[in-house]
Amino acid sequence: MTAPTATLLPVATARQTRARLRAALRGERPALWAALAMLVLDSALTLAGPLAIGRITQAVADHRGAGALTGPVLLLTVAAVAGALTGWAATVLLARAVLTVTGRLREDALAAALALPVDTVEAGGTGDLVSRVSGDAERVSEAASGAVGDFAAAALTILVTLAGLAALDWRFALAGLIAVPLQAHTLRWYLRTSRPLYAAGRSADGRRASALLGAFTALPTLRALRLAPGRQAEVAQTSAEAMAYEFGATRAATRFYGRLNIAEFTGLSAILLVAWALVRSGHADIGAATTAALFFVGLFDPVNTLLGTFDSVQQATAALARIAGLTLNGPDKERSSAPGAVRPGEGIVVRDLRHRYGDHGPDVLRGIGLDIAPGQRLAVVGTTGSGKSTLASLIAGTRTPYAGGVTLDGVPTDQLAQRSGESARRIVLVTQEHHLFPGTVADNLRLAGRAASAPDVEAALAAVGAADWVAALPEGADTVVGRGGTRLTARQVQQLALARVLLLDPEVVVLDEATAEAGSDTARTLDRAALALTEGRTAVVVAHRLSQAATADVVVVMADGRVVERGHPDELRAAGGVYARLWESWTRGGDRTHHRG
Ligand SMILES: Nc1ncnc2c1ncn2[C@@H]1O[C@H](COP(=O)(O)OP(=O)(O)OP(=O)(O)O)[C@@H](O)[C@H]1O
Repeated sequence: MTAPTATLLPVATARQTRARLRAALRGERPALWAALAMLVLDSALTLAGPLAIGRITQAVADHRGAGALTGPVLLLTVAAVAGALTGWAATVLLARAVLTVTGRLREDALAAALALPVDTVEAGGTGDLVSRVSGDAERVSEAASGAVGDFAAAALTILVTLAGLAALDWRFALAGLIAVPLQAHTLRWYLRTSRPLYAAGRSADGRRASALLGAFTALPTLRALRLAPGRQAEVAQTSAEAMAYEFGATRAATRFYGRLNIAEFTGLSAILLVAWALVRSGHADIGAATTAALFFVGLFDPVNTLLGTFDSVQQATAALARIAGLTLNGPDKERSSAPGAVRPGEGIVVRDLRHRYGDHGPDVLRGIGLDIAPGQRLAVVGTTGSGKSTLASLIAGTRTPYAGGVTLDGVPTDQLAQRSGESARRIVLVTQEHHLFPGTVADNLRLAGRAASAPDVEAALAAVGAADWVAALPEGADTVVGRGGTRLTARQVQQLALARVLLLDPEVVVLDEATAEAGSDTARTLDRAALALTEGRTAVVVAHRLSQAATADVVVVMADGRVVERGHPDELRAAGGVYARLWESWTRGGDRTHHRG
């Protein structure tokens, strides 16, 4: 078995996992207590069977008539009916509470996954993330709906049965307890062996999912370059690792149950010996001895269930720790700027901002300082690879800086992005990577705000210059678009994305979109749409086309991860520096994308 390499998405500690579970349990405690009460009753009723059979045995031993059977048979009947009722009530109460709690855990995991910073996901691997919100969440749900109830029922049955044994004769209870040290030893051995196997197994699953997802995502390239066999080998290796852990865990479980059988044998032998001695010495009758032996045999299943559910509980705990880990934000949290005092009206402050991709990559931003006042429009220009997009994503807070920080009114923007609700939407990043979600044009816009009225949707479409073509669609804004519907052009998808942001109405918009060819109709339409979006709010625009910079309040020119010029676009043009040269070559025409390299 290959030693597992640490996954980069964090895993919660036991204490953090418990806190998460407690939070998910809110409001469900009364139902859980009621279920527990039903389980106690149910366990007590299971003792009726051995008691009745003991009485019947005694009646036969005493050569009593058939009338002696009435009592035991009545007891069996009443216990069977009552047991069915209490069992049903316990199952329903437990299921309701457990389904609610696991539902919450799943939702929280998904919300946390969607709020993860881009660089955390890139570092940890999308596959690991998918395996946490699907496989791990499934494991927790399964264990919670099966193991929790089984565990509680088994524990209570064991306690009630031991009390029953003691009520017959304390020596029966003592004989039964002989099995306990063996069982405890077996359990300790099992936990020690299987716990690391399960944790490593879940990580191996995550790596396998990562390898698979990586191969699927890169399929066209792998085919084109004939690299598929290499990736196949990687998938096969991660698969073999995951299987090796599964085998290890199964081997441990088989040995575990084998050792439990030895404990059962020892306990039952002790009970029979004690029964023989007590009956012989006249301290117990045949009926009581039969009941005691049946009580003990009745313990086999609950003991196996109790100890066996540790298995599922352990797997679920490992899975839960991985799910809870999603809310921790990992190593990036340490890097994130410390939250300072909230300073309303301060705007965006960028201080000594540095960034590198991966822990060992070169610095792509080398100490940037900027102040962007509320309502100001800042354009960022520079050659390809100078760090414009990196700066944009750090300002928007979708990435976490390697050093330094970006704050909006005193709050680090990478922390804003991880919050839910309105505060997360104070700042929005628009790139050219847009998804058209399955649904109508209006649905796609309402993703931003469910409550947006039809006139709001129309106004947003008009503002980005999309009103005409949307009106020309078969059913206007109610036309289904994207896969399975009307296909849209890249420009149209981009316009919908901009309209969506208009409905979101963020305080700050960071624009980094570069699909359009400069000078084209599309570029002009999108420039106008972007301008509409920046109207009345703070804006940072990565000017892939210099026309986007001309209307800015301030332009910063970047080169090699640094700001080399800053000022009003007209001043910079007059100053004859880098910006002026870029502007000159751009306006010479024919070479309007020159500044992008
Ligand atoms: N995800 C990434 N992983 C590793 N390196 C990256 C990543 N994204 C960008 N880089 C590198 O960081 C540097 C800055 O890239 P960035 O995209 O910020 O520049 P840019 O000025 O926006 O370029 P362009 O105009 O081509 O978009 C480049 O050297 C680039 O190769």
